[in-house]
Order: sequence, then structure tokens, then C-alpha cells
Amino acid sequence: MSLSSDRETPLDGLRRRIDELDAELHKCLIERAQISVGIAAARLAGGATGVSFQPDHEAEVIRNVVERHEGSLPLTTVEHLWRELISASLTLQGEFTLHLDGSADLLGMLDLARFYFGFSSDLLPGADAADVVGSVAASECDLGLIALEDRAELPWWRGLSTDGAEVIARLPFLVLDDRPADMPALVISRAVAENVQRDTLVYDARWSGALPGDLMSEGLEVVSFHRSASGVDALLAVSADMSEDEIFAACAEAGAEPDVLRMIGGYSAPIDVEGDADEDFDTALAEG
Ligand SMILES: O=C(O)C(=O)C[C@]1(C(=O)O)C=C[C@@H](O)C=C1
Repeated sequence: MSLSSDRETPLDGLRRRIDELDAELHKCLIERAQISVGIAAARLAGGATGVSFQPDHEAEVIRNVVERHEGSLPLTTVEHLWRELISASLTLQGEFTLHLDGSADLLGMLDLARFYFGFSSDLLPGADAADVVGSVAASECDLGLIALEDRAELPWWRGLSTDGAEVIARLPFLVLDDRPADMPALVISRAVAENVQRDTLVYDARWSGALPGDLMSEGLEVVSFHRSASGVDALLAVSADMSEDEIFAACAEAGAEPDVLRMIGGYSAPIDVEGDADEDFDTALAEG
């Protein structure tokens, strides 16, 4: 072998560094998985069974990723890697099935499911959103993924409750232009941890008349609505700082108090990475 072929070229040096980093990363991944197994054992020792989702901790993990991130790797690539790790960690803690809203665009649903819940999770398509709510409510620790439409064909959220299946997350979690897996959706489960912290609460609100037109300026986001002969059902997202009395007062200010107001879960608010989330709600559509 000649002397020149023994000398490391700059390219060889870069590849050697990638190999070193891969070994370090792999060691960290092995340790992370061992810790997940430890969490599962500690929960079992404390009398818990099955998976318990900690959506607030998951949000914190991704918030930390966003804060630390720099350089040329796309943020959504890093987000996806961490989502895969969190899903693997959940799978190590117990079996669960992810029920998919079969009435939504199939490719968009599959993209979302794989981006957020990885390739190890067990997927099961349901007929529609109401079917997913029923399956998740009847399970011990399954998850459901339901696509959000401004105008819903059915008020599927009527089947949610805080002692059954409830809303635990809103996707996409990172609001970015041109991101992959960008179908708006809610995640539901009955296996959410008891002490979970959420900054946004979700309500089932019903009016026998029309939907008040200006709820948004009162701090109430209409995530979805359904109009029928008996009135309007709305899925409202509201800051967790607002009491139910304040919500009634804000609705009255916007036009009318709802006949029904029922808390049906909550989530950690998505992060608007570019600072220009499009929260425009088509009030003309709701009023017309
Ligand atoms: O914090 C926990 O309890 C964990 O199990 C860890 C972890 C993670 O892998 O980061 C996994 C699942 C939870 O939903 C949240 C976070």
C-alpha cells in the first residue's frame, strides 16, 4: 500500500466523523429506550396498566427540539425523528391501536399517522369520525386520529367526554408553511395521564339558533361546526385561563349564549414557528 493511500483525505475525515456521530447517536437511542422500559416498569410498580399518554411532556420535548435547532437540517425532519422516538417509547410501554378517520383523505391521513406515530404503531381505519370516537371510547388505551373540517358532516365530537374518549392533541403541532403531513386533525384517547397540563381546552357548544358570528374576537376559536334543523353544534378551542362563566359571557357578547357547553378535552397549543399561523375562520360560511 502506498503512503498516499494511507493518508486520510478531507472526505475520508468527514465520513469518519459521520460514523463517530452515528455511534454516539445510537448509544443515546439505546439508553433512551432503556429509560422508556424503566418508566413502564415504574408505572406498573405504581399500579398503572397499559399506556398512559403524556401529551404535555411530548409537547415540551418538541418545544425543546425547536429551541435547540439550528443549521441546515429541516426542522420537520428533526420533528419527525423525535416523533418516531416518542412513538417507539410509547410502544415499549404497552400495546395500543391508532384508529383512523376513514372519511378523510386516505393519503393525508396515512402521512399524518406515520409522521406522528411512526412505523411501529398499529393502524386501524374506522368508517368515519363518529366510528373512531366509539372505538376509542370502548378501548382502554387506544388513540384516534380525526381530520378537522371547518364544516363537519356530523357533530362527531358529541361522543367525546372527559370520562371517556377526549381530545388530547392538535396536529400539526409545528405550524410551518409547506410542511409535510399538514392535514389539520385532533388526536383523541381515554388514556391521558391525570395530571396533564394543557393551555387550550376544547368544548362541545350548541346553539338552538345561529352560531354567533364574532366568537374569534372574543377569544373563542370555532375549530369545526355542524348545522342542522335544530341549530348549530360547534367544537370550540379556548384558552385554559378562561372559566366557563367567562366563556358564556364571551358568547353573549358575540351574540348568544350556547344552550350546551361541555368540556371534552384539551391540548398544548401548536407552535407557530414562522409567527404567521393562518387562523382565519370563515365566519361567512358559518353564518350563511
Ligand atoms: O414522559 C413519559 O412518561 C414518557 O414516557 C416519555 C415520552 C418520551 O419518549 O419522550 C413517551 C411518551 C409520553 O407520552 C411522553 C414522553
